[in-house]
Amino acid sequence: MKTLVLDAFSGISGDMFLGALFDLGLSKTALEEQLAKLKVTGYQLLVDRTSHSSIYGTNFDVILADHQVKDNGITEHGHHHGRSFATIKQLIEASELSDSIKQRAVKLFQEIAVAEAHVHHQKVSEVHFHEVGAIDSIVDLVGAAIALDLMKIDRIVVNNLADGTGTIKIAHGIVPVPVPAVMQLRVGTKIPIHLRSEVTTELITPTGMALVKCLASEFDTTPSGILERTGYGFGNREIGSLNALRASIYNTLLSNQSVEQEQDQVMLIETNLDDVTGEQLADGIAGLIERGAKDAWSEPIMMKKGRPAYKLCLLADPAQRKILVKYLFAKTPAIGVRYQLLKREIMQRKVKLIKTSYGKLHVKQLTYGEVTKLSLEHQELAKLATLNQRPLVDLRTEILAELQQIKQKKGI
Ligand SMILES: O=C([S-])c1cc(C(=O)S)c[n+]([C@@H]2O[C@H](COP(=O)(O)O)[C@@H](O)[C@H]2O)c1
Ligand code: NI
Repeated sequence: MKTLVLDAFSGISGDMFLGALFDLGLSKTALEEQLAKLKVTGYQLLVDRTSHSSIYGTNFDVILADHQVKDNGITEHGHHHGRSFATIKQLIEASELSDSIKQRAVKLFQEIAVAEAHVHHQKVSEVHFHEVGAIDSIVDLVGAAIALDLMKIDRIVVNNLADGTGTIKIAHGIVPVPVPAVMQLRVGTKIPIHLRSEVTTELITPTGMALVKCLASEFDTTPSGILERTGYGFGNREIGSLNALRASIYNTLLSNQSVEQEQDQVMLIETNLDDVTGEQLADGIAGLIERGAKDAWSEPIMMKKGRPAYKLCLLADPAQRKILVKYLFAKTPAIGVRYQLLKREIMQRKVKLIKTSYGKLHVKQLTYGEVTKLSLEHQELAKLATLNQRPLVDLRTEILAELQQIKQKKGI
């Protein structure tokens, strides 16, 4: 499970987002190959690793060709006057990008279109993107959807989201900061934004706000797991302090990597719910696991007054108790929880990335005295089963057999 944490202390724009992902190792060639599926030409990606305030990070920009830009037979001369939301949606949907990338990219444009339609009193399908519709915005938004897919990001958390204050001049004239499209994108959300009074310019662009609104599942929290990498995507405006989006990747699969002791302590947290819906229960369990619970499940119970109900249970590192209890109170009807510290006997565990003839996957080697066994990650196995077009059960048996051979020949 990979969580991308965006530390947006100087806001966010499309360029800052991609710059930060390049700084984390996103491949320019892989992004270009995917973007080529849009059949839009006349631009180049500028990815420049450089320093600001002695901090190294990446400047990202989309450089447009001066005279002619062609996409799907449409030719523009000199200036890039934009397109309607309907045209951009068509362009994305007609491409050979994967369905999940298309859906994410269209959703991002749609959010901006809905906000712009409201601000300018237009129909959504007729929203004519000006700056937003230029090629660089298509590259920023579709590029963001592609990049998250390439980097296999499962979850995004946004921390310290900040905007400036004052006014700026845009194509519409002089507008207040946060700019009208950003304010409209915030409507109906509780996304926390801190306004920096000492910065009298725009820090969050409509593209940046759409990325936050559509992609972030949580705000102002630090995920459990190992911090694998951190990087910076620079902003263009001079703001008197570091103008960068910091992006970090936390890996919760790797956090389980090595367990050397055979006993430890684990916290069991439980709550009885007689008014929870099936959807809330399933989402709650998934959310607890995403936030670092070692396991989470529900048990059918009978409560007072003959009420059929559920007990929602989870096991977690005791240090995670506050975060997980807060989540239970926020996302389920729970108004009280019980917890107890339990002793556990556990198998010692080593996780290694192993190359098999079906592809690479993480293998857990488990030992307890003389007892040993291997365990595979179900999600990785499911992906390999799809890739190799093999039934999952058969693939598990075949991979385990191959791993035994590798173990006998050279050890794992
Ligand atoms: O082009 C339009 S309609 C536009 C609207 C607004 C409103 O807030 S309304 C703001 N802007 C400004 O354009 C630049 C580029 O924004 P991107 O999201 O395309 O990076 C930025 O300064 C916006 O505030 C444009
Ligand atoms: Ni506008």
